[in-house]
Amino acid sequence: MKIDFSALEEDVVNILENPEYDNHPAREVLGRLWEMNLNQWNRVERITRLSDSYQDMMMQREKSLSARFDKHLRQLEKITRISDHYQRILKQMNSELEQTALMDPLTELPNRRMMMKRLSHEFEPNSQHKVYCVAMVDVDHFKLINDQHGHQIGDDVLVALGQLMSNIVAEDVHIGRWGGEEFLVLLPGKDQGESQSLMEQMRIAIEQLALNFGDKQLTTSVSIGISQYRQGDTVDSLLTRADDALYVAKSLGRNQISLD
Ligand SMILES: Nc1nc2c(ncn2[C@@H]2O[C@H](COP(=O)(O)OP(=O)(O)OP(=O)(O)O)[C@@H](O)[C@H]2O)c(=O)[nH]1
Repeated sequence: MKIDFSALEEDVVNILENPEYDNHPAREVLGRLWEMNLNQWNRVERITRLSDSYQDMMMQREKSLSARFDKHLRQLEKITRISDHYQRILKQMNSELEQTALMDPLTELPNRRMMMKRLSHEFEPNSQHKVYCVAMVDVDHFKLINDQHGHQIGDDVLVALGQLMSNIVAEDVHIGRWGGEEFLVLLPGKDQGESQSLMEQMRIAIEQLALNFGDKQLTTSVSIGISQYRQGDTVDSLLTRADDALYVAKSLGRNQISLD
């Protein structure tokens, strides 16, 4: 059965306030029960208030914790984005730096370091080429070009020769600037005969090249020393023999090829 507490309370209050029951023996007991009931309700209310404010406090705490967590998450995302961005820039700068370190800035050909790397690679045990030649190309009387026409024109001649040589060779032949007025040509898979005919083609093209600088026109030539890989060769010994052959070509009158 459902108890109607409001009606019950109203009944009790009516009895307690009615002077008719003032001397009734049950009135005092009812009065004390009523007092106890009120105290109980006060306690329940206090506990409820406490519990409500505790819940509020916990919710506030949760809210502020979650706001702080979100803020930290956003900061972390921002830092990650910045770090990713810097890593990309750093990677790009590294690869540009690597490129620069391996390229000759004047002719934009591979530099000596890069050519040494490529040549050393051919000396590794897993290299596929059974035959291999290198050619050392040196511009004849280059000092005279500098002396007569100036250093800038000397530079332009080196650039033009580098371009001409690169245009003549196929992709598997590598041309690099060895230093000063010297170029190195790596001829993988080519024997001395094949290398000689390719380098002869190059020598003739250079000899026939008319270089125009304003009203000045000049021609030049190159001397070339070729060496072919021999059993037991090292990078150094192969290059030294190409250098020796170049020296012979120079001493025989320049603008020619010598083999070793
Ligand atoms: N313009 C210019 N000149 C350079 C560069 N590198 C080296 N040289 C010059 O190249 C010249 C080389 O002179 P030499 O070694 O006497 O050679 P050469 O005059 O070609 O004589 P042979 O090789 O014997 O025919 C020097 O005058 C160097 O200053 C460069 O990057 N630019």
